[in-house]
Amino acid sequence: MASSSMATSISKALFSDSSISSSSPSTPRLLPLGGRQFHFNHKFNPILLRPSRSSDVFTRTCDTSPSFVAAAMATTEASFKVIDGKQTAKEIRDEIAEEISRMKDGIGVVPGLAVILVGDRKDSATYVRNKKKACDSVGIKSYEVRLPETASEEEVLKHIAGFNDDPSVHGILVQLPLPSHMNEQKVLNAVCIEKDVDGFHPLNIGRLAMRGREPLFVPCTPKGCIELLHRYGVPIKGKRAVVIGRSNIVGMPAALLLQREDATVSVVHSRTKNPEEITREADILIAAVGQPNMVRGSWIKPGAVIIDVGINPVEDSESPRGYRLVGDVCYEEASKIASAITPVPGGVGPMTIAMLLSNTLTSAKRVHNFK
Ligand SMILES: NC(=O)C1=CN([C@@H]2O[C@H](COP(=O)(O)OP(=O)(O)OC[C@H]3O[C@@H](n4cnc5c(N)ncnc54)[C@H](OP(=O)(O)O)[C@@H]3O)[C@@H](O)[C@H]2O)C=CC1
Ligand SMILES: Nc1nc(=O)c2c([nH]1)NC[C@@H]1CN(c3ccc(C(=O)N[C@@H](CCC(=O)O)C(=O)O)cc3)C=[N+]21
Repeated sequence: MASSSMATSISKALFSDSSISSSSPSTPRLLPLGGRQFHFNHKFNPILLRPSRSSDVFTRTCDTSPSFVAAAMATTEASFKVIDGKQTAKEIRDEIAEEISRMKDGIGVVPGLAVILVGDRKDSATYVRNKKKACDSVGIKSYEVRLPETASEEEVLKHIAGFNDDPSVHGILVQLPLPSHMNEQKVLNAVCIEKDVDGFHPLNIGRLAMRGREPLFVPCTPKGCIELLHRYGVPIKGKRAVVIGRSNIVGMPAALLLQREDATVSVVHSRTKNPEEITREADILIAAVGQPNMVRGSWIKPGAVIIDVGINPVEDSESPRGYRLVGDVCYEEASKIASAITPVPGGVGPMTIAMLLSNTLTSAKRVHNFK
């Protein structure tokens, strides 16, 4: 943070109990607007993540085409900004660590997060490891349950019930996807809503969708996307926003959040006709599809702000592991047309984890009535 007084005011805004903003003018915002403006960071250091199966590795690339280059003249390299999720997430973790030590000193309580991992998907194991590391870095106590792929649904439900009853656990996360023999809905419904730090419980999602209602938690990835827009001073009110993807965990809640911020929102999905045309209307684009480099330069309105949620492994013989991660947006093309974009990796991913820590802290503060 630039100064400790700024840090204090931001933590107050970030950790206030109204954890989401709404269209009501009297409701506090999730985040301060216009705090820090755009970054100029072209020295991004990519991090590799091993995919779970080699069949998960895509081969699609996006080479710059001549027709696109003409359109690219609208935005010069110099005016393009990288929205640095890795750095922003670090700043948020510092703010969270400060709040946690204030709470520990004040009432002797340390927030606790329980993570349940079923099966041996390598990517899930990596995310869970990263979550644990992040918890350690801010002073959240983490509890972990690892079950084999063959575990029964009852076993998972039993662990959830145990964590629901454990007062030292303030947040419960069941890593998705679950093995196919489990009923995901039933498992997610079992997490008590006061500990639903993923924000996946239908009650929390339902409240997110309703005007004048407040969820206890907002799903971490969409919350991280909006947080980035706020922290980079991107105005949302009255803007045209397009979300590509409508999944329960990213696309749908992202569209709801943008709407609560008074954007005019369109949702593009696999049955949408003319996705390119609709996407080109976006002042703000959130892409959460799972298709490497699907959004090309020609899909982008000059000057648009792009949040790329996609994390897709693609073959890359030059990288030591034979693949690298790319987003749903062709970064190279977008960087010549958009005004700002999140990189992959180092964009939304680290923000997802930072928001999980934030939700866990909010939960502990709420249950102990700690202001
Ligand atoms: N950075 C982070 O923290 C996170 C990143 N991710 C990444 O985000 C991406 C999306 O994840 P998730 O939402 O879980 O994925 P899902 O597969 O659950 O959803 C994908 C969505 O994209 C839509 N879609 C698929 N193909 C097309 C297409 N060709 N054109 C238009 N829409 C399409 C689908 O439409 P339909 O509904 O019609 O099927 C669906 O709504 C993935 O790459 C994932 O790895 C996910 C979570 C967190
Ligand atoms: N219950 C549940 N909640 C989730 O939030 C959830 C989930 N299940 N299942 C899987 C998806 C995916 N997800 C990511 C989190 C962090 C990165 C992340 O940190 N990515 C790094 C790269 C990898 C790394 O640095 O390790 C980056 O983009 O820079 C990515 C993806 C959360 N998800």
